Amino acid sequence: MAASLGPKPLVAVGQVTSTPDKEQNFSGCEALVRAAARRGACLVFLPEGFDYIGRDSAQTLSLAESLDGDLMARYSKLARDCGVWLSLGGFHERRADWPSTQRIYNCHVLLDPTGRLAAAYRKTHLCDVELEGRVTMKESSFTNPGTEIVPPISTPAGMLGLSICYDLRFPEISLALRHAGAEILTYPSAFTFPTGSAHWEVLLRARAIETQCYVVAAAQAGRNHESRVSYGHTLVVDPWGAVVAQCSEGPGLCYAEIDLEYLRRVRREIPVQSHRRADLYGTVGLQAALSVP
Ligand SMILES: O=C(O)CNC(=O)[C@H](CS)NC(=O)CCC(=O)C(=O)O
Repeated sequence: MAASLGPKPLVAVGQVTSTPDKEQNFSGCEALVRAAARRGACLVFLPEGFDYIGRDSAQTLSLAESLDGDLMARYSKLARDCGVWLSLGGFHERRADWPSTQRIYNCHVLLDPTGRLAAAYRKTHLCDVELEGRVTMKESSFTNPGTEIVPPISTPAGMLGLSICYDLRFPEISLALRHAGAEILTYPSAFTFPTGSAHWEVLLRARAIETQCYVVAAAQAGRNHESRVSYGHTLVVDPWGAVVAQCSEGPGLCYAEIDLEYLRRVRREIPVQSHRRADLYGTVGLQAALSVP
């Protein structure tokens, strides 16, 4: 097939340590995107909270912008300057309901190389979790849940399905995206240390094996502020479940080639999609609120 003749598309995955300082965060992310573009990546991924990680929910709310604000304008120009697609996972977004709800959305923004908004997915599973004496997260106290799954978007690397962080724990959304044609699933994240060390890689590899998709997971890493440390371990998994790229500690990039011929072979060899027993447990994901191409 023609697709196998050309060079395989290269994607870059960024790991950052966002702080409450938006200016400093933008400079760091900009440097990563420019470096990735110089290496020839067509699509660059940044993690949840790439814009900032606030010290508390009051600060998180006060720093939020809308999609037509200054920060997105700068990222749009960056995408255009570099000629790359940008997956910006977890932008703290103020929408029209801000005055009435005083809550934001956790928005995964996809920009195309002209800087246009190709898609926006708003996190549907909010992270309300309490590990006694270790971690307390109550995302729903400052965030409104998204109301829809976004159909996969065609990019030069493949059909890209958007999720965010805690969504990773729900195989239903990954199956829904797979049914809708996804070839790459992406989970920009800011995992905690205790949950990350126990669950992160296992969940990402499971999602890749179950869906036979590439899984790309850009992560926050290290100390975001006085009272918060993120797990890191940015990685890429192939459709067989192998970790094919990984970041080490601290800010940086890792790269992976996306081989859709290989993906098709894995799907041919183990055709799980056609072995499902919908008669026994329903068709998880098939009735999902998105259009199947
Ligand atoms: O709040 C922000 O500014 C950015 N968003 C986050 O950090 C979110 C919500 S608190 N974190 C997670 O979902 C962690 C999930 C996790 O660690 C797990 O599922 O184990």
